[in-house]
Order: sequence, then C-alpha cells, then structure tokens
Amino acid sequence: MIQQIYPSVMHPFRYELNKDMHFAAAHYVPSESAGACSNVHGHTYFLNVTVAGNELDETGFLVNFSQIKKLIHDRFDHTMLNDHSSLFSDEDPSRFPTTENVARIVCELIQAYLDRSANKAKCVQIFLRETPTSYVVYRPYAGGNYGE
Ligand SMILES: Nc1nc2c(c(=O)[nH]1)N=C([C@H](O)[C@H](O)COP(=O)(O)OP(=O)(O)OP(=O)(O)O)CN2
Ligand SMILES: [Zn+2]
Repeated sequence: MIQQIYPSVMHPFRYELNKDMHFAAAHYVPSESAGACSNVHGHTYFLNVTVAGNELDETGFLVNFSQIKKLIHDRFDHTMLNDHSSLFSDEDPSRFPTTENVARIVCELIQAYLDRSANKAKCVQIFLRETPTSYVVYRPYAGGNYGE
C-alpha cells in the first residue's frame, strides 16, 4: 500500500479527491548536461493526483478513481517514456521526459479527460516521485486563475 504525506494545494473548490498509484517506466534525458540520466534507466514512479471541483457527476463522483488510474497507469506502466512520441521528444526540452515534464504532461492528460465531463472538475496538483530522494510538485493553477 502506498502511504505518504503530500504537500497540500490551495484551491477554492468544495470537493477534493486524491488518487495514488505507481508505474514502472524507463527513460533517458536526451541532454549531455543530464549526466548519467542521459543513459537509459528505469524508475518505479509514485504518483499522487489531486482533482477538485464543485459539482459531482451522475454517479456521485468528482471523477471515478479507477478512471484516473486507467488514464495514466495503463498508458505508461512498463513502457519507455521516450517512445511516447506524441508526448515526449528528444528535440524539445519542454518535452524531455524529466520529472517536471512528466508531471505536467500527466496533468494535461487528466485535464483533457475531465474537460469531456459535464461537472468540469480540475486537476489541481500532481505529485510525482521519481526516486526515494527526488520528486516534483506541479500545480497548473498556481496563479489562482481556475478559468471559471
Ligand atoms: N530537476 C531534475 N533533475 C534531475 C532529473 C529530473 O527529472 N529533474 N532526473 C534525474 C535522473 O533522471 C535520476 O533518475 C534522478 O536523479 P537523482 O535524484 O540524482 O537520483 P539518485 O537516486 O542518484 O539520488 P541520490 O539522492 O543522490 O541517491 C537527475 N536530475
Ligand atoms: Zn531517471
């Protein structure tokens, strides 16, 4: 079982849910300045997704926990991140599979799914741990504008 304390995110919504998961994936960071990380290596990524909103759907869910897992775990588990060419690139640093970029892209994938639902929930935080000593927190609405 994954049990961890996460940083909390400030937001104006009534409901907040969190989904934990892990996935095993390989990657390399295609830059000389990444040192050893430019070689192919693997991680068991630990991911915490925070979704918030004011309205529930017809099932009484903000979003189905299992749908969040399906979107990310099914896509990335036991894959080579760099091979996901629609998401990552060896040419564009904003698309290198660094922890920062993976966190943002995971958020974008979840938000694209949420945008297709009538209750319009928001992915407000991604916590992505790459190693026991390294993690990133991504907050898409850090400026406070939730597009309401
Ligand atoms: N800002 C970032 N820095 C680094 C990233 C990254 O994605 N963003 N990635 C790496 C490597 O891919 C590596 O997987 C993780 O590096 P590091 O935390 O240094 O790994 P260690 O387990 O060796 O850490 P120790 O605490 O020294 O044991 C590097 N940097
Ligand atoms: Zn790595």
